[in-house]
Amino acid sequence: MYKNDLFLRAARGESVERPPVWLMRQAGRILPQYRALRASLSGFKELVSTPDLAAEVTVQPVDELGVDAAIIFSDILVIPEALGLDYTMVEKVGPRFPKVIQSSADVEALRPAEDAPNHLGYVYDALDATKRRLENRVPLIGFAGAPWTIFAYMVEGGGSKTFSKARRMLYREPALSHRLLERIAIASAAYLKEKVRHGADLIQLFDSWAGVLPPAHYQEFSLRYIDLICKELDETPVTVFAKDARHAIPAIGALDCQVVQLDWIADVERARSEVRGKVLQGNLDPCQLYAPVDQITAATTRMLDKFGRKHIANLGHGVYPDTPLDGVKAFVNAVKSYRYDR
Ligand SMILES: Cc1c2[nH]c(c1CCC(=O)O)Cc1[nH]c(c(CCC(=O)O)c1C)Cc1[nH]c(c(CCC(=O)O)c1C)Cc1[nH]c(c(C)c1CCC(=O)O)C2
Repeated sequence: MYKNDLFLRAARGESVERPPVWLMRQAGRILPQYRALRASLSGFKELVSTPDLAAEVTVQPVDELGVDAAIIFSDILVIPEALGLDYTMVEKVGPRFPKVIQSSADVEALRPAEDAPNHLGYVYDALDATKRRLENRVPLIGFAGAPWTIFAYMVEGGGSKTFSKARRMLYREPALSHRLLERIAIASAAYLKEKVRHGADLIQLFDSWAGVLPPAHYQEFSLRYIDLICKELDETPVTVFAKDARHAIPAIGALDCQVVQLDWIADVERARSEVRGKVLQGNLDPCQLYAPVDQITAATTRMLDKFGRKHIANLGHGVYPDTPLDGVKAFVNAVKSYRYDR
């Protein structure tokens, strides 16, 4: 079905000749084509909500870098927006929610979970347009934030070092917290199923703020809802990324998911022993790509040796926007010239 299906074969745990490679945040400011298009627009949200432009940007890294998968250009924050909580993307600051969730009345005022996915037609249109432009060259990844990370933005109102307002709610209003998390999870599962119907081949769940929760809270307020989404997506492979939550790796390994993404702090050998039979994705330090090209090549090869088979090459978090393009290409090319049977 695809001219290059290495990524999907590897995600299914099949034997492949080399690991596939892509980068989280590959569609973005590292590419001059992206910066040029972005500069001609009113802002990030215009790009996200215009299907043809989102598709163009999604395909740019496939053309420019030769990665083995595309990831749909969008954002995790489209879910709170579809639930009725608008955000603005402030240049050099990040997302801001003018209204936040503080009470039971705020939760009840949101759109019903079942209705939210109907407000995301522009994402499905972007997937359709991307599939046309890709012409079956590589598979397409769909994604969403994990419910806890979305909850954190909806309660906190933006980024935060501690997410103390969001965590406070878990202690003060556990039942209300569960109601909101459940609403996010049900909306996200329906949204992701629709993405699959529009051609997403694999779904990645980003739990970017997993690391602020103590283990017991992670179990109760995050994993439970990731599990719900994985079960809803039964036939589709899922990748779970719980950033900065190394305690959670064994539990994620036990979920109904196929791939576990590791951050750059995670120890590969330890993760291997904790996650049996699953595919691991990651985990080069994004800052490694600021090094000279020969060092990037050597470090990438060392990483691939360490992971061995059942691995999808990636960074340990999204590529930083000011990473030199030559560094990104050195990483991709080092993976593409690697062979397991050397
Ligand atoms: C936490 C989170 C967000 N968004 C996302 C996460 C989870 C991954 C992670 O932990 O980084 C996920 C995301 N956001 C974006 C993608 C696109 C696909 C890809 O290439 O990976 C993906 C997968 C585009 C984007 N999302 C955003 C940009 C930059 C906007 C611009 O071009 O001006 C892009 C390309 C904006 C965004 N979106 C978000 C923040 C905090 C910011 C501001 C910080 C920043 O600028 O990077 C929320």
